[in-house]
Amino acid sequence: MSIESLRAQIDATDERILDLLNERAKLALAIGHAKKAAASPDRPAALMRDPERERAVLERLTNLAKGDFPRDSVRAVFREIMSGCLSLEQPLQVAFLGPEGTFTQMAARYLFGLSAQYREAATIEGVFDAVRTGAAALGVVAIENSTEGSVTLSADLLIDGELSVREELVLLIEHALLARDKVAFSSVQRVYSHPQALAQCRGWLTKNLPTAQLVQTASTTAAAREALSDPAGAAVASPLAAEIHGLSIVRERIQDRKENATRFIVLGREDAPRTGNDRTTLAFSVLNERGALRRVLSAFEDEGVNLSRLESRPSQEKPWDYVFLADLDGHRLDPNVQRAFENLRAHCAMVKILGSYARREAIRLTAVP
Ligand SMILES: O=C(O)C(=O)C[C@]1(C(=O)O)C=C[C@@H](O)C=C1
Repeated sequence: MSIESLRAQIDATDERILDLLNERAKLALAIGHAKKAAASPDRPAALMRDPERERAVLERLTNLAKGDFPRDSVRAVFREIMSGCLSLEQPLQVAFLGPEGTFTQMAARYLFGLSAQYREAATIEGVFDAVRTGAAALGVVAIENSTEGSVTLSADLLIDGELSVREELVLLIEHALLARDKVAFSSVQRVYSHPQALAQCRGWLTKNLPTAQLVQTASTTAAAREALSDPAGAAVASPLAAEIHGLSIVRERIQDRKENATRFIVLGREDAPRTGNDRTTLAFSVLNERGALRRVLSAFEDEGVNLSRLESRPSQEKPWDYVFLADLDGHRLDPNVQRAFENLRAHCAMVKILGSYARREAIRLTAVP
């Protein structure tokens, strides 16, 4: 068959897809109206978005994807379809820690698609403030990195604030070497990046660019900007930064530890319903007496609740007082978790549940979302 006639068939197929998209948009709009009608003053339809439904739709369709169309692309396409459908009714406002091109933006785009309205915040406090004041419905910040540990500012603002963790996303972070053109290594004299990104690629840089000067920048995005104006410069940043700044990817996956993951959380004004495979984040402070922490840990153990993370943060109220930040497997509405909390309260000066949300596996982004 000729290319012309194959293209004619593609055109006809595209038109059918478009018709189906319009049909789908009408259905999504009808759901939006039904949600508005069901809203009450104490439960405003602030979040028309239903992350659990989106997740179920994406999971169902990627499992169904057995044809020639790539599975990852099925997810990406339907992510955008839902993002577009949602924006018809009420564009979702999402705050994220900028600048553009950072891994946080990649996480946000993966979760919410291109039709969400993104508000770039200059600081982690800015993200929390945007959600607290209602300027954004949701906010995305990093909470921990598998190499560097906790993002302490996010942890402290979460402990002391009134926002909840609504979702999590663990991204396997991959760094790339970016430059203005696909330059030869020998012509790179300076490599720009954020100190953490440089540290995560130190071995690779020493081996492949032993004579290049390493120049620290405030963010990987700032590094990309430097590389753009320096013909003998390159940046360590995400592939997304290459797209945003019009840089070429000289080499992908240059981080020394292949399993370098960052965990992001989505902040909201309420947490998520139970799915059966959930995680709960909480803060507590123990009484200053012998065995207090052990009794707290027993409260979880007695109910068969697994703690997946426990770290202590200095209390904001009194020097040398500590608050523990913990993640546990289960939802705050699970009966054993509820019993563990009751027990916990008997042994703690303070217990604060910071949100229950669906657990997610770590993912590697194979394409810029
Ligand atoms: O099912 C819903 O609740 C919808 O609003 C429809 C829809 C979709 O496009 O499939 C859109 C937004 C929601 O976040 C989830 C799903």
